[in-house]
Amino acid sequence: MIQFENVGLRYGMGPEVLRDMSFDIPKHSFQFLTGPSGAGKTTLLRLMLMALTPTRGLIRLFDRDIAVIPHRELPMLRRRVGIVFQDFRLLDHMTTYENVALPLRVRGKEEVSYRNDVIELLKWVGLGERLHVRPPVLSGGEKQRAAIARALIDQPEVLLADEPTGNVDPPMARRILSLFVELNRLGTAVVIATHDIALMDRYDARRMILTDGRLEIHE
Ligand SMILES: Nc1ncnc2c1ncn2[C@@H]1O[C@H](COP(=O)(O)OP(=O)(O)OP(=O)(O)O)[C@@H](O)[C@H]1O
Repeated sequence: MIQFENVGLRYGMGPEVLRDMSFDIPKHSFQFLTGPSGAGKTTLLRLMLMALTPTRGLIRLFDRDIAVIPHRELPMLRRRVGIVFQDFRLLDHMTTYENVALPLRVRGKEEVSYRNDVIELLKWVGLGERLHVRPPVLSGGEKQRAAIARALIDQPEVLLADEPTGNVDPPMARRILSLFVELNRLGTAVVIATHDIALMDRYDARRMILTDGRLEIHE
């Protein structure tokens, strides 16, 4: 689903932040991406999302070499990837409901076709009472759950989540994780970047560990 072959990345003229990355994110798989702060987790997720171009090596997304994908096809491919950003990136002038519905609206879907799905999903992440408020009045954990709902609403084939439990207490972190596990059971491949060792220890999942720009994988 996502393949890296000898990928390296440097920002500008700086040192190589990631070196010799070779790995595969298989269909339906579930993995944690971990490593110390500054190890390159966000950078690696941005490469997977095609938000960054590698300095060297080959990246394939859905069996396509990303270096030669025509520009006009990028939005369609990106739509198959759900992403939860570390800083949420919700739109402050829209309600929670509108933020989550946005990917579907952008695709030209009629509201009657998705209204119930959006409400159901928001209830599922515990935001059933917060549908009509705007992000500035949501707590950090609520924003995080709204961002997760937005990433899930279009049923992505792969979900990339950057510290999705960074702003919530341990019970909510476990709830969010069980949401990802359920999503994975339904077929979505999941990659979760996290520092939270206690949370990872609760799951017998693959671990991708970044240290000093190199990757080690524990199956
Ligand atoms: N836009 C940028 N320009 C230059 N250097 C950058 C840029 N973004 C990240 N870096 C550097 O790349 C390295 C990896 O950063 P990255 O944010 O990917 O790490 P991380 O593992 O996600 O960290 P954290 O756990 O703190 O979020 C760091 O040394 C960082 O300073």
